[in-house]
Parts: sequence; C-alpha cells; structure tokens
Amino acid sequence: MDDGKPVWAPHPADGFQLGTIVDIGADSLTIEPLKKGKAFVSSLSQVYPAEDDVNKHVEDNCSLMYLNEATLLNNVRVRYSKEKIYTFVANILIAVNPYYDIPKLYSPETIQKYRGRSLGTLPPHVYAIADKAYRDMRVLKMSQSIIVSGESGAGKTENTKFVLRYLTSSYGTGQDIDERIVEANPLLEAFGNAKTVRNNNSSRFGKFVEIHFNEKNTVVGGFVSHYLLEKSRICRQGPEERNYHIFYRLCAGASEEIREKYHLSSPDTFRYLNRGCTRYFASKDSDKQILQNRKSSEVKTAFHGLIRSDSDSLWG
Ligand SMILES: Nc1ncnc2c1ncn2[C@@H]1O[C@H](COP(=O)(O)OP(=O)(O)OP(=O)(O)O)[C@@H](O)[C@H]1O
Repeated sequence: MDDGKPVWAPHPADGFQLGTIVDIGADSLTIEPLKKGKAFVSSLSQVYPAEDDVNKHVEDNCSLMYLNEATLLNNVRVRYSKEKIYTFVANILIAVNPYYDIPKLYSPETIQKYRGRSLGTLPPHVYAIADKAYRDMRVLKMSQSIIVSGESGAGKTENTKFVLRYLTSSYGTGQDIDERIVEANPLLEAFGNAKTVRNNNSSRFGKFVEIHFNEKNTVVGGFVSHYLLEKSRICRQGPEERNYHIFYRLCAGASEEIREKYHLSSPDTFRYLNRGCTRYFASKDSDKQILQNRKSSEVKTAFHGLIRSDSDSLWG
C-alpha cells in the first residue's frame, strides 16, 4: 500500500475517503486526503487499498481486484449513482433502496428475461436470486430458502414481494392461486404494517413465507407464518408514528354502512390513534389498497372479529 497508490481511509461522515500514505508508523499511517483537507493519522487496520479506477464498477464484488469493506461500499455506491441498485457478492445479493421507481426494473419483460437464466449471465437482480432458488429446488429436489435481512427501511418487504411476484408469474399455473398469494400482502400489511419514523410502511411483525410447488414444479399454494407482532403499538404510538394501517384505511375508505354502524370518523377522534400521527398518506397505491381492503371478505371478517373482541376500548 505504500507505493503512492490511493488508499481508502476512514471518514467521519462518508465512511471512507481516498488519500495517499505520506508517513508510516509502527501501527498507524498518516494519510493525506486526495480532496482538500489536512493530513490525518489512521490505524493501519482501518486503511484499505483502493482499486486503480475508483469510478469503475463491477456487477459482482468478488470481481474487484481488492475486496475489502471500502472497495465493496464504493462499488455499491458507484452502481447506485447509475441506478443499478443490485450488486452480487457471489450468490448473495446486495440491494440499495432507491426510494423511487426505477423504470422497467420490475416489468413483466424483465421477469421474462430472467426466467431460467443462470446467476451471473444477466445483471444482478432479485429475480436472478428467485430463479436460482427455483432451479436449485428442481435440480436438487430440496426446499430452498431466501433470507432477506437489513435495517428498517432497507427494502426487505418490497423485495420479498418481488420474489413472490416473480415465482408466481414465471412458475405459476396461471390460475387464481398465483394472484391470491400476491394479493395476501396488502391484507397482511393492513394489519401488521405501520408508519414509523424511518419507514411509512414498516412491517411490525416477522414473516415466514412458504411457496409450495407440486411434482411438476409449478406453484400450487403458499403459507405465511407470522410472529412477534408489535402489540404495544395498538395502544400507543410515538408522535411521528401511527397505529396499524387498517384503522386509518377504515376511517378514510369504509363504506357508508360500516361508517355508520361503527361510528367511524376522523382518526383524530379516536383515543388510540390521536396520540400519534393522524395524517393520511395518500398515493395511487394506498387508494388501490383501500379499495382492495374494502372488497376483501377476509378483511371484513377480521374487522368484525376485532370489533367484537374489543369494541369499547378500540372504538370509544
Ligand atoms: N426496490 C425498490 N424500488 C422503489 N422503492 C423501494 C424499493 N424498495 C423499497 N422501496 C421504498 O422504500 C420503502 C421501505 O421499504 P420496505 O418497507 O421494503 O423496507 P423494510 O426493510 O421492509 O422495512 P421494515 O423493516 O421497517 O419493515 C417502501 O415503502 C418503498 O417506498
């Protein structure tokens, strides 16, 4: 690292910054930043060699000349700036949440493109991971798991839905069951997702989703186990947080009959809603979900169950 080539050294805000080594101590290095700034001392273990061209990016982090924390982050950052939110690390996929829709990224044509293609033959994508899991299941005749992890707001819920959409559209029977698996999500989210400070649609429960395939390897069903629902949210929410979506959707979009029957009005009039944020977050999606929730017989059943079990405290 001492041949005058740039290195990555710690930066208080950006994680790492580029610099060159100007002095070598016993277990520390003095670094001069490439951009303006004073030279600083950094521990040897926190300085990493940089790629020759830091603006070049690769689809798989394993193809980097130097694979370390700094080059991995830089590669993901350069890709993100070019709207490439997915990057492989061998058969692991890193996804960066863009917080806006990237045109055609999840279109039916893209689904079609990834069907049956080996990992690495097309740009990194959550569809590539879904397809690999499917092909491994066929070849190995063993169940496969996809683990989705990350901090709140990282995009776990959305990417899980893309996997479900991919498997049902590529390997479904084309019957009602495919849609039902995908359409279960708005229902689960109505009762288990809420606005938090970090995410307007935060899943407040754990979800284990199974997709069942028959001997011809087509989707025949699914099962969702849920666990650890954040129950305390029902009674109290932080000032910038909300209760579960279903309450606001009912206030905003219940039919006249239900509104009258259960005395529904603005969220501000309910003790278990008005101590948190009572704003609606309207979008094309939320409007669609309100309509879907209104139509869904499961929501009606669950809603009536809720009223019966706790009518005084919830709706007083
Ligand atoms: N691939 C994507 N493209 C566009 N927007 C996205 C994408 N992934 C996530 N988002 C946006 O970011 C928001 C938060 O993502 P998501 O709910 O999936 O995070 P999460 O990791 O499941 O968070 P939590 O742990 O709080 O449930 C989504 O509501 C959506 O608006």
